[in-house]
Amino acid sequence: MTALDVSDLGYSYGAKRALDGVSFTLAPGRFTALLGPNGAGKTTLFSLLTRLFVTREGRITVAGHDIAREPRAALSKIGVVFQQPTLDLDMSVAMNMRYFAALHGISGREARDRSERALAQLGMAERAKERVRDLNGGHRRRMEIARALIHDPEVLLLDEPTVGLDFKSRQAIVDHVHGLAEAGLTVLWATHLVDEIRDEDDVVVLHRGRVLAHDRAARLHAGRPLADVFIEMTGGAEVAA
Ligand SMILES: Nc1ncnc2c1ncn2[C@@H]1O[C@H](COP(=O)(O)OP(=O)(O)OP(=O)(O)O)[C@@H](O)[C@H]1O
Repeated sequence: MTALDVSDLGYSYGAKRALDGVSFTLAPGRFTALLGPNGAGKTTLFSLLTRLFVTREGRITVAGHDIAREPRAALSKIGVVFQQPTLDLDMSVAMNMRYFAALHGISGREARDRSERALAQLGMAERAKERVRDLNGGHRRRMEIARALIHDPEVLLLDEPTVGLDFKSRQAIVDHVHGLAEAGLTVLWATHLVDEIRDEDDVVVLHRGRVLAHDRAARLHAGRPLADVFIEMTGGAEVAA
């Protein structure tokens, strides 16, 4: 079974066509970068994948569940980290985790165990008692990723999760999330930064609402700088190295 299947998806904001005939399939346990310059349609796609938006054009299936026909079952298999942080700064890390667990109907000992496990996966176990306000930007993001894992999803969606972070914090997050994929999680990582992509990753190139390519990164760049290949593909649209 595929982890995520997107088939012929379309979406418009009034006359503005944001997504057009978008199709791709993610196999379980793969790290896939959704690479596109600003305005490519990444956030619109994430809004459809998380059912913030609905569309009549096309189909989304998560772990075999059609998101339009079985939204609860499909969404229970998805963990999501949005571009804008959504943490309560005055609660501790552990309280944030438990609050989020409660939203998924998980409480008591199970919530505590899951919280500890998820924080450990992101190298955040020793920060459980700290107030989120006292964490640096990188640790806040890692906490949000841990929080997205609390209900044990099969697919993790991250929309430009390293925006605004320094290089070291970005690298730590990129490493942790690759580790999650190696442990079996299916990851879709939206970015416009090619240095976050490894040769063994899959890449979906999105530009002006259309998929231009879907392949292993090493095959796409064929030994050339990845940034050059994307600039060529997107006709000079800006892609950061
Ligand atoms: N609410 C809206 N109304 C009209 N057009 C919109 C709206 N939101 C997005 N768009 C347009 O739809 C297209 C896709 O936008 P989207 O935000 O999905 O791209 P993106 O790849 O996430 O870009 P970014 O990296 O800048 O967030 C863009 O041309 C954008 O201007």
